[in-house]
Order: sequence, then C-alpha cells, then structure tokens
Amino acid sequence: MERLIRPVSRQLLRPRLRYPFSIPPPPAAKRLYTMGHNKPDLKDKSLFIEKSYINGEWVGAQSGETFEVHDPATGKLIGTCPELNTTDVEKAIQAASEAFPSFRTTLARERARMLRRWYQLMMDNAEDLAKLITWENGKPFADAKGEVNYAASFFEWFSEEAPRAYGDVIPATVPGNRVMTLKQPVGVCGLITPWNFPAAMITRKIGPALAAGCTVVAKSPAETPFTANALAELAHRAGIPKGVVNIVTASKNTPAVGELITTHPEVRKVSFTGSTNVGRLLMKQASSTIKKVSWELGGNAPFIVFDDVEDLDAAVNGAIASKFRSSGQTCVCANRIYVQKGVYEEFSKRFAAKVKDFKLGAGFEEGITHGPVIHERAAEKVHEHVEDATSKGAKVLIGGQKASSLGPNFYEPTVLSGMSKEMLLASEETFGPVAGLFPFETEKEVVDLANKAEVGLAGYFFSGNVRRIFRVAETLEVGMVGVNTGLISDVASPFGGVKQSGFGREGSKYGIDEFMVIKSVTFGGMGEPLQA
Ligand SMILES: NC(=O)c1ccc[n+]([C@@H]2O[C@H](COP(=O)([O-])OP(=O)(O)OC[C@H]3O[C@@H](n4cnc5c(N)ncnc54)[C@H](O)[C@@H]3O)[C@@H](O)[C@H]2O)c1
Ligand SMILES: O=CCCC(=O)O
Repeated sequence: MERLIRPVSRQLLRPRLRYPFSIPPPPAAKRLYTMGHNKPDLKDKSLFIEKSYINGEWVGAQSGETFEVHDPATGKLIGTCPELNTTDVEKAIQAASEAFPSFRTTLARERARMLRRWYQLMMDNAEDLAKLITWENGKPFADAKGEVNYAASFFEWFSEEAPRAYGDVIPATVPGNRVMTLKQPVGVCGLITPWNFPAAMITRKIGPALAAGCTVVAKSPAETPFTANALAELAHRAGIPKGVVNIVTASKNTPAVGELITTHPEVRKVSFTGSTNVGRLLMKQASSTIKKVSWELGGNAPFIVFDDVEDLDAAVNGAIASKFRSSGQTCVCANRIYVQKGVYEEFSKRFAAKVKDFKLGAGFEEGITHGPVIHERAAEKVHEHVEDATSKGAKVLIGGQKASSLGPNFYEPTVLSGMSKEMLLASEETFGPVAGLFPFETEKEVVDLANKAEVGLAGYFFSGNVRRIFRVAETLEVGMVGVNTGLISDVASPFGGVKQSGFGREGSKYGIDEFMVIKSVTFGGMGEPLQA
C-alpha cells in the first residue's frame, strides 16, 4: 500500500503576491518532512493505519469501500479509510456489548493502570502523533505537539479518578432503613467527535468512559481518522482488552452510522462534540431509546475588554490566543471581541500589529504560526462573514481575503473594526481566523449583548476591578469564564456549555460522572439496639 511520491505542490512554490503577512518562502524554508511524500513520515510507521479497529482487530469495510483523506495544506492525498456501513458498525457495538460485563468488573485500579500505560505510550509517541495531527488537520506542528500533551492529560487525569468513584452512605428518613449509593458504569458508549482536535476530543471522552468501566464505540471524524487510529493502536499496546475500545470510520455513511449509534438499544450513552445543528438531530435520535447523553456543541464566545483593564498588552495577548488558536477553529475561540470606548483605539492598534506578525503556511513549515482552515467550505464561510461585515460598515484593519497563493484552504488572519450587532459575525460562530472588534460604552450594554447569543460555551473578560469581576463572571450566560486570560482549557477545569452549547461536563472531577449511573441501595430492618 505504498503511496506514490509526488512532487511538491505547485501552489506552495508559487511566489507570493501582495500578501500582508510574513510568510517564509517555501523553497528556502527548512521543512520538517519531505515534501512530495503523501504518507506520513513517522518514526514508528506502524502508527499509520488505513483501517477501522473493531474487537481488537484492524478491519476494512465489508463492502470494500474506502474514503480519501487529504492534507488541508496541500490538498494531497494522505491515505484512505474504510467506509463502514451500519452492518459493520453493528459488529463494533456487539463487540463493545460483549466486552462490557467483564470490563465493568475489572478493579478500578487495574483500569487506572491501563489508562496510565496508554498515557505513557502517547507521550512516548508524541512526535508521531503530532505529525499525524498536522498532516490531517493542518494546525502548526508546535500546536499539534501541544494537542498531544493536552489529549494525553485526559488519560493521566482519569487514571487517577478511576479508583475514586466513591458512592455515599446517606442518613435515611425512614426508621430502620439504611441508604447507600453505588456509582456504576452506564454501559456501552457511543462517542462522536469533530476534526478540530483529532486527539483531544476523543481522549476527553474515552478517558472517563474507561475509568468508569464502560466500553466504547468511537466514530472518528472523516477529516482526521488517522490520529484516532494511532490512538487505537496504542490502546492495543497498552493491553486494553479487545472490544473495550472500537474506532469506526466513515465519511458519506456518517449520518446512517450516527443514527445507528444514537438509536441502538445496546448503546446506553452517547457523548457528542460538534455543531449545535448536528447535536439537535442526534438528540432527537437518542430520545427514541432515552439514552444518557452529553452534548458539547458550538460556541460564539464574547471577549470583553473593560476600560479598567490593568494591562492592555495582556488583554491583547489574551484576545490573540483565544481568537486565533487553531486558526479560529476551536469551540471556545473568541468570536465577538467587545472593547470599551476608552481603550478601543489603542487596543485595535496593538491587536492588529500582533496579527501582522503571524506567519501563515503549511503546518510543517518552520516558523509557521497559523495553518489553513480545514476545507474550502470553511474558508468560504469565513469570507462570507467578512463580506457581510464590510458591506454593513466594518473596516478591514488587516487581512480580509482568501490567501489563495498558498492554497484554497488558507484565509488571511483578519481584523475588522467598527463591528455592530447587525452583522452575521455577531450572532454566528465563524470558526475561522477573523477577529471582529465591537466598541461598547457600559457594562450593562456589553453583558446584554454577550448574553443575546442562543449558545453559551465560553466567555472572557479583562478588568482590574474585583467587584466587576464577580458581577460579570456571575452574570455571563456561559459554561466557562476566563477572567484576565484568553486560555481556559485545562484537564482540571470542567469543560462544557449552557443554552444551545449543550450540557454535561468533560475533564475535571465531574467528567467521570457522565459515564456512570448512581444506584441507591436501601437496607430495611436495620437499626436495632445492640444485642445484650
Ligand atoms: N463544545 C465543545 O466542546 C466543542 C468542541 C469542538 C468543536 N465544537 C463544535 O463543533 C463544530 C465544528 O465541528 P464540525 O464542523 O465538524 O461539526 P459537525 O457537527 O458538522 O461534526 C461533528 C462530528 O459529527 C459528525 N457528524 C456530522 N453529522 C452527523 C450525523 N448526522 N450523525 C453522526 N455524526 C455526524 C461529523 O462527522 C463529525 O465527526 C463547531 O460548531 C464547534 O464549536 C464544540
Ligand atoms: O474546540 C473545542 C475544544 C477546545 C479545547 O478543549 O480547548
């Protein structure tokens, strides 16, 4: 199955014209991989797997069908994966179902050791995992390495939580009764995740599921299946029993596979991360068998800078980090940046100056700070938001165009000023590298604007006034607040939203509860006096 070695993409070699950002010219740049190779150049080549993982074995689709996966930076083919249909995925559900009775009775300590081994294998293979992430997702290699650490932290964390799933002993109100609770694994879990964090979105679900004693069928994203497959291979090496972790792949069959997972009676829990629209559909489907569900859906994060900010540069850096992480493709990215009138001009100037220093390009190029968006559709949506804003009076401080000289999936990091609430970007998640700066006058006005969104995942603000900090943090209608910081993601912190951003919490001490059910056990006829 050796892949053809193709010459470097012409697009990447083309000289750059009138591009406002600093891009090292590709031919001279030191590359971290050999251009022309489509197949990931890994230290451990056996981590690149073009199959699905069911019941401890690498399998293809019964139909023999496959789908292609392309590098978003170059458009080149990386490889293919099985286009599983519902008959194939049924086998994965059966495998998980058969593995459950014995896995649920393993000692929590033993599950902790498995997760710890899996964590260690991720760390030992971090470089290869990061290469796969950059290859199929496009994010800069340094960011991909950061994602591997973040992703592995969920295995480390939940290896520590597994032995601590304590129940309670509860004083009963009925004389002679004693009540205690057991926390038990919910059963087979269906996990569906997006491409923006090919490793972390999966480990954030599998870690707590296994810690709880559940078995899983994870549908990997069609854009980024190879990272998930490498994780499955490491699960195999970590000694995770067959059938406990199953990774299924599909592209065009995704809706049918999704329907099977969300309606199958053997699947007791579905945990989904993705857009609010798909979440809505899956929730409807999951209602047919009343599954336990957790939904991590879309965001539209407000990022507020008040006049009383103590350090304007810190606010600029926070906004940059929050807005442009993964080229704006995270659910917690700042989408609406509200800046109070007293600091608006200065903030805008410093913010645009920072964006000017970005280096846009393919994720393996050295010195690159920002990569492509995932596909052309995403670049189109970004452009639609920019055109809508400018047609309604916004001014482009920097960027504002597709960076077509680099390829169809590149969009110039863009800063727009003079934004207003009528613009699309005010009400819709852009999921791309566009920062819209909205001026505001009062605290009440900005909190009302921030809370107008139908979704409520993350919100951020910078202020030096402790009373305001409590007031605003308590009033923002979001699941996560960053105060004087633009980065809130941490395995220790509960991750999740309110309103149409979903429900349930991942990571933290709460994450494992999503995969457990509480059983109460009442003992009658107790409480007699001591026998003489
Ligand atoms: N809240 C969070 O933790 C979080 C994290 C990451 C991304 N997101 C959100 O995800 C969105 C971006 O990801 P996307 O564009 O891939 O979202 P998406 O909803 O289109 O897809 C998410 C996943 O669901 C799958 N999917 C799509 N339709 C399906 C169906 N009918 N049945 C089963 N599976 C289906 C996709 O293949 C993908 O793997 C953004 O809205 C972002 O905010 C949320
Ligand atoms: O995109 C959403 C997840 C991002 C994160 O966990 O920080």
